[in-house]
Amino acid sequence: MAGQHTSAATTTWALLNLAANPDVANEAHAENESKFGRKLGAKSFPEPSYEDVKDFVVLDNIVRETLRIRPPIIELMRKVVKPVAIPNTNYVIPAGNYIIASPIISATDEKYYKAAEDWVPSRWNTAEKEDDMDKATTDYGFGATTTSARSPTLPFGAGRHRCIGEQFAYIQIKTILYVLLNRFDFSLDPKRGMPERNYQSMVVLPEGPVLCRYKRRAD
Ligand code: HEM
Repeated sequence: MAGQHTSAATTTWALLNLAANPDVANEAHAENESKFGRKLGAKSFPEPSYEDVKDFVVLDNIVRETLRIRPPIIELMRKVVKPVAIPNTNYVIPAGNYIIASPIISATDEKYYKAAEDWVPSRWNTAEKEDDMDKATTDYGFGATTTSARSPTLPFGAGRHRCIGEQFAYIQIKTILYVLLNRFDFSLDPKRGMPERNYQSMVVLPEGPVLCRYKRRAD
């Protein structure tokens, strides 16, 4: 399941948020137009190169922000191999137990992000990204990934077993969004609005069925 359901869930949440925020979709269009030097329409958009996709800043922010408030995986499990003392308490977790970390708590905490529950991709343009504490990177042969556990946002986990697919996921999801956004304008069904989260599946999906309207863009 690694790399399928997680990427599909992230793409779905990104599209739903774009449908609810057409101004952000317009920012992506403006970036494409300035990059390719012309207005892009349903049929007339170029196939982007790998470098082009890496350079799409607005799409990058959209994926990053979607992963902040709608990380597909909200529980990271670890087996305790040595007793772990909880800082500033008398508690010690004995070896042999399992612990679960849920970074969505810090990722949606006002202590770290203003309007923390709101989907605001442009927040990643500002100093908040520069202040990101998760700077240490390691390359296990799949592209450099951050491994530190100190960032408040950890949609790909942390440490030795953190996700190896981050770079691939960004390229894949940004490419899908690029194609869909150029072909269609999306909007939410006003009667239903943004769906709630369904916590009953391992990967957190929208509570369905979800109605999202799409209209072919002009050329
Ligand atoms: C948005 C997309 C994705 C998200 C949010 C995601 C998230 C995660 C998370 C939270 C973990 C567990 C990390 C931990 O326990 O610290 C994980 C593990 C893993 N992911 Fe992903 N993932 C994504 C896409 C991918 C892709 C595209 C691939 C492969 C092409 C992939 C391959 C893996 C593998 C192999 C592991 C297990 C690593 C290990 O245990 O050493 N993931 N992922």
